[in-house]
Amino acid sequence: MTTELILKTIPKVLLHDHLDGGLRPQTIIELADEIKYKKLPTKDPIELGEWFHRGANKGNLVEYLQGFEHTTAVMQTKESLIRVAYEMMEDMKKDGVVYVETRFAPALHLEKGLYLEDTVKAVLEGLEKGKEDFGVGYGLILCGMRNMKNSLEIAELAVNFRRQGVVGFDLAGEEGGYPPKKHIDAFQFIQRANFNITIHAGEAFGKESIWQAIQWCGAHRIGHATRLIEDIVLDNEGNVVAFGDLAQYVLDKRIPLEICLLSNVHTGAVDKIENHPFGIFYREKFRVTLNTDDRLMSDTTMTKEFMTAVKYFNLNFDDFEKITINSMKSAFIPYKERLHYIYNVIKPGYQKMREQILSFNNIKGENEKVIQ
Ligand SMILES: O=c1[nH]cnc2c1ncn2[C@@H]1O[C@H](CO)[C@@H](O)[C@H]1O
Ligand SMILES: [Zn+2]
Repeated sequence: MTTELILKTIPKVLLHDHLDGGLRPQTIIELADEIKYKKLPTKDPIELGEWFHRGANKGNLVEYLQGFEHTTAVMQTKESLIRVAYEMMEDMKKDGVVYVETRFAPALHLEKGLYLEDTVKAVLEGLEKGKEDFGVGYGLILCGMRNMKNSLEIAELAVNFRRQGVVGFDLAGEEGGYPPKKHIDAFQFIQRANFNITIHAGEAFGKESIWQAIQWCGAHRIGHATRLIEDIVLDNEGNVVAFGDLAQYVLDKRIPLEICLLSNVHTGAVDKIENHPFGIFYREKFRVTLNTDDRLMSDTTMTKEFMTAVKYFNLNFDDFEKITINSMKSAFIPYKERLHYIYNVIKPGYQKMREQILSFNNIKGENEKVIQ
C-alpha cells in the first residue's frame, strides 16, 4: 500500500470539473477522425495529452483557455457529447470519485446544428448511463460564458432541466475585462428560481471579482477564489494578522471555495504551488474543497490533487476526510442526498481505509509507514 493508492481508494467528491477540459486524448483523436477535424497536431494520444498540457501551462488564463477550441470542436454532436460524459464517469470511478459535479457551456456546442436543449439532454444521457454502469453520483452545472451575451438564456436552460439532473449555473471564461456584474440578469433569474450559483472568481482577477460574485450576483460557491488572499493581512511568517470584511464574510458564512491547486499554477493565478493560499485558507478554517478544474489541460486527477496537498501542505488522512465532507456539504444536490453520501459512503469508506492503514503500519517498520 502506498500513499497514492490510499488517496486513490478513499471516497472523493469533485465539485469543479469541466467536461470539455477532461476528454481522453484517444477519444479526441477518434472523434476528430469521425468529423474530419484537421487541427490536431498529432494522432498519438500521449503526445496529444502532452501538447494540451504544454499549451495550457503558460501562466495565464487566456492561453490556458485556447485548448478548449479543440475539445469543443469534437463535441458538436449528440453522440460525442454522450460519449464524453460517459467516459468522464468511468474516469471518475477509476479515480475513486463517488460524486461529481461536472460543468460545460452549452453555447459552445451548437456549431453543427444542435439546439441548446439537445446538448444538455445528450450530456445528461451520458452521465445517467455512466451512473448506472459505474455507480458514481453526479450533478450537472451549466456555464454561461463571460464573453458571450446569452447567459440569461443559459440560466433559463439550467432551471428548465433542474428535475433532470442539472444542479446549478456557473459563469466561466476569461475573467479580466468581463466582470460577473454584467450578467446580473442571469443571476437574478437563478435567484428568483431558488436555484444554485457558483462563479469562477478570483482566478485571473482580484478580490473585487469575488466580492461582485457574492454580493452582486449571489454566488453560493466560488470557483477558485485564489485571490481572496488579497483580503487577508499576513505577517512575515505568513500568519494571519487580520481579515478584511470580504474574507471575514466568506469565512463566517461558510461559503465553499472550489480550490484547484494545479490549474492555478498553469493559469498563473499563483506563481508556484508552495505559494498557493490554500494552506492558509485551510488552517483558518475556510470551507475549502479540492478540485481538478481541467483534467486534460492540467494533466491531473483528484488523486493527483490530493497528492499535491500532501506534498506541499502536509495534509493527512483526517484532513482529506474533512475536506471530502466539506465538499459533500457544499454540493448542489438536496440536503438529504448529501447526508446519504456523508453517512453511507464517505464516512464508512474512510473508516475502512483507516483500519487497513493501521494494520499495514503495524506490520511495517517506522520508515515504511504510510499517510495517517
Ligand atoms: O479555469 C478556468 N477559468 C475560467 N474558465 C474556464 C476554466 N477552465 C475552463 N474554462 C472554460 O469553461 C468552459 C466550459 O467548460 C470551457 O470551454 C472553458 O472555456
Ligand atoms: Zn474552472
